[in-house]
Amino acid sequence: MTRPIRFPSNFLWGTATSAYQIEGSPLADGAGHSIWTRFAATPGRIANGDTGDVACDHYRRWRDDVALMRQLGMKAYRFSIAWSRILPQGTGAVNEAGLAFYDRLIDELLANGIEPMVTLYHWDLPAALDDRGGWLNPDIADWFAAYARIVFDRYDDRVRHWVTLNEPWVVTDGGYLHGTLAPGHRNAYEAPIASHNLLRAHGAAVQVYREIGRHQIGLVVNIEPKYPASDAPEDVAATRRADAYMNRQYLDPVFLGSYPAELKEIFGPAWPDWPARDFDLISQKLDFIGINYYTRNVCRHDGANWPLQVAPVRQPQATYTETGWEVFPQGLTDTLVGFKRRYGDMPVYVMENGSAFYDPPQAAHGRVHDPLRMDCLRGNIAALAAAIEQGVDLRGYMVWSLLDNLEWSLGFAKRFGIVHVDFATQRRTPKDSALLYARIVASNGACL
Ligand SMILES: N#[N+]C[C@@H]1[C@@H](O)[C@H](O)[C@@H](O)[C@@H]2O[C@H]12
Repeated sequence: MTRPIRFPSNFLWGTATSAYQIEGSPLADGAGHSIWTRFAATPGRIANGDTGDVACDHYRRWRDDVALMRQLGMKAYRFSIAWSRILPQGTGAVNEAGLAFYDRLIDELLANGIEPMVTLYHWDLPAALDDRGGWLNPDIADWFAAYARIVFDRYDDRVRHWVTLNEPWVVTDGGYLHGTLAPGHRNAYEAPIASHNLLRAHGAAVQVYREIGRHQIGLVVNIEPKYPASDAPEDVAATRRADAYMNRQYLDPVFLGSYPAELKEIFGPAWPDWPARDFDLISQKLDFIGINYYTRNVCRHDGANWPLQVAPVRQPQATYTETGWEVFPQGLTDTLVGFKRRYGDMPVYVMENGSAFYDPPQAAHGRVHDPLRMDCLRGNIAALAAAIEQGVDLRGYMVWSLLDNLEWSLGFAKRFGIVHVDFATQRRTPKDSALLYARIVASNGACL
């Protein structure tokens, strides 16, 4: 790119986290169990027996962590509210101590000039609701809407960007199809039902927001662009199935009012006939879309690979992260431009983007050198600029993640943070990537 990179003057540069991954103290002050406190307590579910019982101890260190964001010059901070801190049983009695914790966090962020961006649901369903069927029970749309109403009432005077759900695809694929995430089900008949109810709940929460909200609300989806390994018809068809299952399964019903036809092909008899009224609920108008981008996938047909019949093709010359993801910044540009082409022009935030690499032990002078993460960051920022140049209405970018944290079933070993966390001492140390990001933010994207 020859011309200097140009970002809008009010571009929201920030970082992202989620409650169960960083807070710790999941049952403190009246909070209830979630499906993740249960999952973590089940032997073998999380690597190395790691749990979110302490995590980054953010529930107690929140003020210092906000000071760290201020020190880095962050403009925004995306975090999630733990439903079971607010409603320990998922419905019914409200836990004032839980509401008060997020009051303090939001007020501290605002006092430090940092815009809070709040996610209502980042995977930690109250366990009591899972006992009532969880995302398989159609009533969950009402349960989620009631929770949303409580949170909107409490914080909408200070929070101007709301997200209903984080990555419904991961909730479904990990939690109900492959069983790798809480609640750990492996059932092709359950997965479409959970996915559909997630989208119904999203729509119900947006309806509530339109009644009482004053600002903006959106959905966050993970998008992984799919590229055929060859122009052979079976590879092209496999790529189309993969894109429909992971990407269009969520964006099409929300923005186009129907599911991609490929899903019936993929799930066969496990794919229900959904009532038309559900799509009126699901396709509530949004103020923005949030996109999480990490990598792309090069696809080939593989008849043995249930249920998609797709296999990934590794790219021999590419760099891969510790989570096995190809570093491919062009995919971020393609994703953002592709969204605009298929769904139209609307405000877009990249709500997560980052990389896990093994970080060497801290150097003697307390620095953490992470050149590979820095290279990823530079490449992805340049990819954002390319998307803006192609007319994408990009409003902000959140690095995943502020802190090294609990990478769900992978435990603490996979470090995505731009700030190193010594989990034995809870000491935070900004990595070289954090110092680079601080320069990028201070120069509004000019300094790469
Ligand atoms: N894996 N990985 C890193 C990151 C995960 O830590 C977030 O919680 C998810 O929203 C999304 O999957 C992305």
